[in-house]
Amino acid sequence: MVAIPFLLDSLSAGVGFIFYVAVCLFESLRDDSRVGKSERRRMTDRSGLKKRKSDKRSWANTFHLLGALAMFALSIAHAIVLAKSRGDALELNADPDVGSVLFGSLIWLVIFLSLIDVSSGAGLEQTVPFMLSQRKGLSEDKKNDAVEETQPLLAAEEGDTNKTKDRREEEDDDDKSVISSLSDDEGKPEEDMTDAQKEEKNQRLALRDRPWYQYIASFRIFLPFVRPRSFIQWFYLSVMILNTLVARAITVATPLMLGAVIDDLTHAHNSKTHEFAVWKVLAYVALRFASSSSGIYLIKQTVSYRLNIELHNTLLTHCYNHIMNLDATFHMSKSTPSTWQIMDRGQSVINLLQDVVFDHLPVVADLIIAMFVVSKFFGGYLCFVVATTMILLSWSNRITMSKKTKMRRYYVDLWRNWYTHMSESFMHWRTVSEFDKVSYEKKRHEDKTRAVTKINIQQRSFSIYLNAVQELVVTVGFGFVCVLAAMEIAAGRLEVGRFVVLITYWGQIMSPVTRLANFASDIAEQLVDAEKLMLLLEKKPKIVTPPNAPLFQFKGGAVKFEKCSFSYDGTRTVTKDVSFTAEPGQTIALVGETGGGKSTIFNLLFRFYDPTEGRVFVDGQDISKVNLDSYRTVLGLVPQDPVLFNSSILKNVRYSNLTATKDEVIAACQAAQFHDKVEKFPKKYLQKVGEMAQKLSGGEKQRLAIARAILKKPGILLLDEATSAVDSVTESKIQESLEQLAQGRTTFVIAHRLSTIQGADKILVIKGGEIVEAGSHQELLEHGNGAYKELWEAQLKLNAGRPKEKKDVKKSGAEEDLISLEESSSTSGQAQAHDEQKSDSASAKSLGDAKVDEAKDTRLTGVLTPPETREQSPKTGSVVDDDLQAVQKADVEVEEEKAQGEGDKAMVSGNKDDETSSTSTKGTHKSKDYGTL
Ligand SMILES: Nc1ncnc2c1ncn2[C@@H]1O[C@H](COP(=O)(O)OP(=O)(O)OP(=O)(O)O)[C@@H](O)[C@H]1O
Repeated sequence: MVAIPFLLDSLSAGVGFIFYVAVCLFESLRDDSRVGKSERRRMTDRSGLKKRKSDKRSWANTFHLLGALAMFALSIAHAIVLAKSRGDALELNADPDVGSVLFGSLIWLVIFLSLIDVSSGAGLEQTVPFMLSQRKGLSEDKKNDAVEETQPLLAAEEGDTNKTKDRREEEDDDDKSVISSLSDDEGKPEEDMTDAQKEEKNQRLALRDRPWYQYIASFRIFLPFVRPRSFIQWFYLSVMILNTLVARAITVATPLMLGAVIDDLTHAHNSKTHEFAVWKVLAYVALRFASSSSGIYLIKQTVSYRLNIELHNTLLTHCYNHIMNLDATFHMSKSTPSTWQIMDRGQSVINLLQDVVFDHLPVVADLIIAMFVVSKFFGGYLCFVVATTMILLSWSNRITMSKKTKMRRYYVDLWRNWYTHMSESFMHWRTVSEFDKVSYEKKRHEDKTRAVTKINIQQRSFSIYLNAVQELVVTVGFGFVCVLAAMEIAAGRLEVGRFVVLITYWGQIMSPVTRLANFASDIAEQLVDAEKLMLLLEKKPKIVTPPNAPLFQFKGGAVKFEKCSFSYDGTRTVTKDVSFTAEPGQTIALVGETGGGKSTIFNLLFRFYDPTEGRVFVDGQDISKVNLDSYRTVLGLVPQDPVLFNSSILKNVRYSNLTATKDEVIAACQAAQFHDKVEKFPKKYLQKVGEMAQKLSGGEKQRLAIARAILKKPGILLLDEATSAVDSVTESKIQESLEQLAQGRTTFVIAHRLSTIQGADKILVIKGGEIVEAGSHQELLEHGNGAYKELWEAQLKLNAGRPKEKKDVKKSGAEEDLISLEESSSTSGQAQAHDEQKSDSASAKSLGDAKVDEAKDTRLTGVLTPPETREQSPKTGSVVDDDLQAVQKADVEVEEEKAQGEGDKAMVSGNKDDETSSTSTKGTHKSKDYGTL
């Protein structure tokens, strides 16, 4: 009999340990990347809700699991046999030998539990082989990553026979592209991704692939935002810490005081005097009061709320500043609703850190204290039952964390999909309606809502069932504790009061443990929510002002591009070896095929991007080496499609110069031929422009943008099809203002209508990202290699052809003819031009259409004849100048005639000033004519 405990002792201690180490080593040597692989595979199952074949338990793992279970059983058996051999097995102050064997068995229990769910993340058991494999096989892992991650993350598992393959792929791609963590491209195959997207995806997956301790450590990026920064924040924090400490003391003291009261009352009841200590009862009541929500929790809640708001504000401000500092690559690739969501949801990290510090850690402290008290007052066996129950509950918490994290990720992705769809449908309601897709969008919304609801129900169900299991564990443990305590009291080894203390402690230990299960689920959710914000905050802007960079010194605006090449996505070179110079005050025009790279040159000049090769100098200073803000103040852009804030016209114009007075704003608007329009709005300059400036026509937006540029008085002016959306009459008026604005300023003009830039000092013809020709209008026509001439002739032919076609549909009236005139000279901004024309020519449409048509056709027929068929103008020596002047004259005369016919003075701006200005335009547009055809 003596040999049995010895045998069991040896087995459970020595042999067991050796067995465990051997299996660990064997596991790590046998498959050095087992954990890494299975983790990565699980990442591809983005929902985490389905088990894959690859996640099946290996035979070694099963062996390991059963081994740990056997060792646990062996240890328990050993303790029982040992206790029996030592006498009374139920004595609470257990034999130290029995105690050590009993508590030693808990190690095996922990190992066993950590092996039960192989897919619940790297636990103690998996961490050892994982770390070994990390050292050995980093390079191999990378290879595996590359292979495995090229697979789409949402592989279509169920075939839908009703859909064609293409259609299904399209729809899958749509969903995948929206369901993502940070970018819109998680679901794309890698070959379709840009370098930046690949990098971002890899970062995201790498984050999820980190072992839990590294994963948690990644959140340290948020630590600076939970650090108090002001006196008041320090004060709040101190109160919170003090409060937490006092709460712990109350938690320990309350059951002990209750026990003391009960013991006292029992004695009083049994004694003759029936005296008892009233202070003890009052002290117990005071402790209960202190721990209630009118006591210290009131202070805690009041202070924590304020601290929480302060920290939230700090983080929000930091996020805003960080996002605003990010470069164009980020802003061009992100959808705005998605960035909002990331910022909004990521704020939960503040709650997380506060919860952990002031709720979860104190709960753990409570547990440790309670364990200590239980073992002191009730002995080892009860402590063992409590410890076992806690281990089981902690294990269920770990499972909860793991499952909930996956569910939450999936939920967040689906929610994001739903949210993006909803906000886009609202924002693009007009497009949806124009294509009669309201019911289609409703159906999509319904599907997405259903998907979100489904995962929501799954999450809730999981929580409910898990709570039920936890309650069961707690109740079984409670049963053991009660029986053991009752036996001790019956044996006369314990006071009755101790039983009450035990029950109270049990509640006090277990309610935090069960609360920890909910915390685990909250933590999982908050971590997932904060993941994306963390990645966002880890992003570094690529376009930055170098440290100690000097301020930009403006010296006239000499611009030099030196062999600049650039690619947006790292794969397709958009600008190749571009070199040119612009002297101060010169006008440089960029013309060429659409998509050729003209706007990209503007982007490089603005330093939205840095060239991948080459450099840009302005006034002899490398723009990548000077202070960016000081440099951008000298640039003024009039974009093709200006973006306005949903604010008043006054504020929008003033945006370029915040210190400008209202008179200066009005003067700028007058110069941009916008003032008369504004005066017609009900609230004039205080009129709001609406979301995405929907209340303004394309032409009005452009005029507002011109007014902005005029108000800014930039050193270098960039005009990107600045007047493409305004009618000819207005354009001719704006031209004069632009001309004045361009005087003495280096001006860059992008134009599709070549006639608008014929007065430029230098014309750069861009093709496929390269400058294929450069020179003045005359030089290019007479001595160029043909690229410009080809463009010019093509436009003249187009101009000559269109009006004739339109003749056949003359019934559409003056409006159509005006539009056709615009279309003939512009391939872009057509829709906006249409809007503009529509509003400006509303009265023309109703009156005197036939007269106007006739007048216009007569003039155009003579004007738009190809150059080779006509004689050169003796005045200019250029066919093209004659064309231009004739076309412009035709336009202005048409408008004048139209105004006469209608008597509508508003349409042609009816006032004499305008007429004078348009007449003067005719004479002046030759030199710098980038606003007029
Ligand atoms: N943010 C971006 N990311 C990726 N590619 C871009 C981006 N902006 C433009 N491109 C691509 O770069 C090329 C050049 O575009 P760019 O806007 O410079 O042409 P463009 O000559 O100004 O055209 P257009 O005359 O039609 O305005 C195009 O093929 C376009 O698709």
